[in-house]
Amino acid sequence: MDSDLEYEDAEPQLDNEASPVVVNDGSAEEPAPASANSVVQDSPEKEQNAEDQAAASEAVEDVGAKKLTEVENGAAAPELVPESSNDNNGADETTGATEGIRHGRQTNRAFSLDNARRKALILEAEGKEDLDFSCNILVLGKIGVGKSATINSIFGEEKTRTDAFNSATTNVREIVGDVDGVKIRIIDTPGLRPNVMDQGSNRKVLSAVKKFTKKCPPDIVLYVDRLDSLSRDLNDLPLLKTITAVLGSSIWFNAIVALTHAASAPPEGLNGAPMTYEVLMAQRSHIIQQSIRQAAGDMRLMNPVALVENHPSCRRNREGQKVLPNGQSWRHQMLLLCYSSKILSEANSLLKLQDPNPGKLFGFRFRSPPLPFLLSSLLQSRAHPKLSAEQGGNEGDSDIELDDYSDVEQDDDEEEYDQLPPFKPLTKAQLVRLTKEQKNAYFDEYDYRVKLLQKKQWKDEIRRLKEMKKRGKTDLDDDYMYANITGENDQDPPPENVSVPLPDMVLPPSFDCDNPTYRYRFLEPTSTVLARPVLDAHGWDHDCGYDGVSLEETLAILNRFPANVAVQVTKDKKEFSIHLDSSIAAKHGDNASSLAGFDIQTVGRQLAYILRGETKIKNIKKNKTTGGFSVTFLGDIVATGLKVEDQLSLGKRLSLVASTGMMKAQGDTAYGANLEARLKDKDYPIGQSLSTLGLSLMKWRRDLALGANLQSQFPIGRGSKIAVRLGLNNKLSGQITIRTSTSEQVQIALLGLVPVAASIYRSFRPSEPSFAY
Ligand SMILES: Nc1nc2c(ncn2[C@@H]2O[C@H](COP(=O)(O)OP(=O)(O)OP(=O)(O)O)[C@@H](O)[C@H]2O)c(=O)[nH]1
Repeated sequence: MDSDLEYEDAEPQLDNEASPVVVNDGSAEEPAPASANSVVQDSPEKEQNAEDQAAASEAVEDVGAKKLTEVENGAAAPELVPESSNDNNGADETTGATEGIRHGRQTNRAFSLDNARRKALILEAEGKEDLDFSCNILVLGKIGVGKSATINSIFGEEKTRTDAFNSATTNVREIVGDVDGVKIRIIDTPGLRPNVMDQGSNRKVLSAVKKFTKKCPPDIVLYVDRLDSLSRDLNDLPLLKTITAVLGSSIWFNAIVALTHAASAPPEGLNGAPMTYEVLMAQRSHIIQQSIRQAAGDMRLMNPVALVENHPSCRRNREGQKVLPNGQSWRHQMLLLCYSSKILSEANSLLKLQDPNPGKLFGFRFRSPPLPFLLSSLLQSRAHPKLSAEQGGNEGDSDIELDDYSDVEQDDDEEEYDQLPPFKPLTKAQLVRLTKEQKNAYFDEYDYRVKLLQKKQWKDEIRRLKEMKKRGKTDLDDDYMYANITGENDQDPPPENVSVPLPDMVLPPSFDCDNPTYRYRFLEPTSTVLARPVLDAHGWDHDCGYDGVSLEETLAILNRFPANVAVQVTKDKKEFSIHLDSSIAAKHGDNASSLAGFDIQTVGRQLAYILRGETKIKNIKKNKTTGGFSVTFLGDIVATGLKVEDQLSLGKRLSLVASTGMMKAQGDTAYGANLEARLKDKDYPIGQSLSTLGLSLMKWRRDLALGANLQSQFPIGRGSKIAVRLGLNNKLSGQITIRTSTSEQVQIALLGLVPVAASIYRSFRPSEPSFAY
């Protein structure tokens, strides 16, 4: 291993996906699943951890070698006479080794226990100076699990009383002794109770433990439980949470789980047959480790597990040491684990790793702010909130965009619909009697007229809004009321806000009668707050899948400033996430508007608080320029970002949006740029065809992510539509999706049977090459 540890320069890899918008879940620990719209960032922490752990292992090899052998060989002094000499004492050696790692002096050497033992034998045979190594161990655990018995086993003599029926340890006490030349100080504690109701008394015990540990801080925490208790769920979580609440979550960073009764016959499993030893051990270890992770609130913790058997008639090896059913001497292994953990912890603090929790042992931390994720969210183009018609605004695109339709009045085909000859729709019975050509001609005429009517209605609406804008809403309303009263009303009444039922939820790809989507429909909301359940699309089969709720509200603050608040909260057994998006806008004359926003987002396991602001100015008729900034507070990290965006309309159909920006935190900077071109139907939104091409570029540290994304939807014939989506990135991975929907061609729906038929065929002929659908 090359131990040139430049922690600040850890180089996380950007893994790219084609995308105009670079998205990341922001977790520095858990990379987000890649999607067509995402650039996923590998965890810098993963690489860092591996490097740190390996580096620290080397420190242990050097420093711990001597003690490891003492433990392995009992107190017996080896007969070897050394050729080399080393006068360093333990502390100097620890410092030297760890300093060596820090300055990159370590050479490539594989860690091996044999090497360590050999080196330790030499050092011991020298025998000039003892290492003066000691270890303070705090023993915690439920009542009667074998804490005191384990302590007695460690010392090899009865140092503390055990009791099979009553609580044997009633107060916190210290037991000191010498184990194979190592000074061990153990803090024995009264047993804790797992019931929720007993947490008050646990708290008292733990407060006493806390007082004691202030005087004598433990190097290692031994959390004792029984291997043979058949608990499959997280029953002990209340107890573990109480321990965390009183002693702090750092108590778990140097904790080792000790499982007693390790030589007992495994109990019966759920199916009535006895479990195998390995299954039992894996199951118990997993449950306890998982509970500790939850209690500590750190899902990366992986506390080592040591097996213990205290029964006096436990099988022994030739050296007289108690052994487990697998033949291993558990006491040496457990002590080895304790000593190496302590040394590793010391090495860690000497290396001064960037660790917010000093002394943290089993999960080295390195937090790097997810700059690409923050930058991509800053670069997203945002529509400024508008006042709705009821709020005194002119509904829809009120501030600048209305002018985009300035040519509405000059359109030649404006009156086309009114000039059409009368048309009488045919009944079904009449339609049946038509020939195929007549039918086609009839439907062509019908579609043409529908399109012209929609166009006319849309233009009327635009004209009305422009009129309102010109004269002010109140004037218009007064005129309208006056006209009504005097009977001179020759205008259409302003269309009322038609309430539209909420669209149905996305249906799952295959039918499942348990899925609530098939059973419930949403009612139209009557209040201004729009509340909807959020479906988790990646849920389990037959799972309800609704783990979240989203709320949206549009407000007019002081009747002048339009504001939007949208919050989505998702919570399941394991995770909680919140996404709040709030903005308020203010107009400056006709050609500029500003927006201020406050967002809260779950990034990894932290909450990010984002303050942002931007101003949009319409500098020439078809061009809008936006300048914006954001300040993100993520734990103790503050990331600041800037962006510039330009929106340009080229004719009626083509629009371009280009944005560029940077995000900075802790001396680290990410740069990004997005370009989006949008080609609309001539009659958009009446005509539905729309194509979007997006390009994105993100540079962070030495990684460059480039993505391209093309989306296009267009109608074919009367009742069919095709949507194509294509994504590609600079690592040449991507995705193509083609979606066709039709209300006419049954034969297209039948194409869906092809994959089914193919998979049936494959199940009969497994040797045939397979195809991916
Ligand atoms: N067979 C077997 N029995 C054990 C083992 N460890 C402890 N025991 C027995 O379990 C009973 C309780 O052990 P203790 O050491 O008193 O348990 P404790 O956790 O210290 O109990 P409190 O101090 O009361 O909380 C005693 O009868 C021990 O002999 C083990 O590994 N195997």
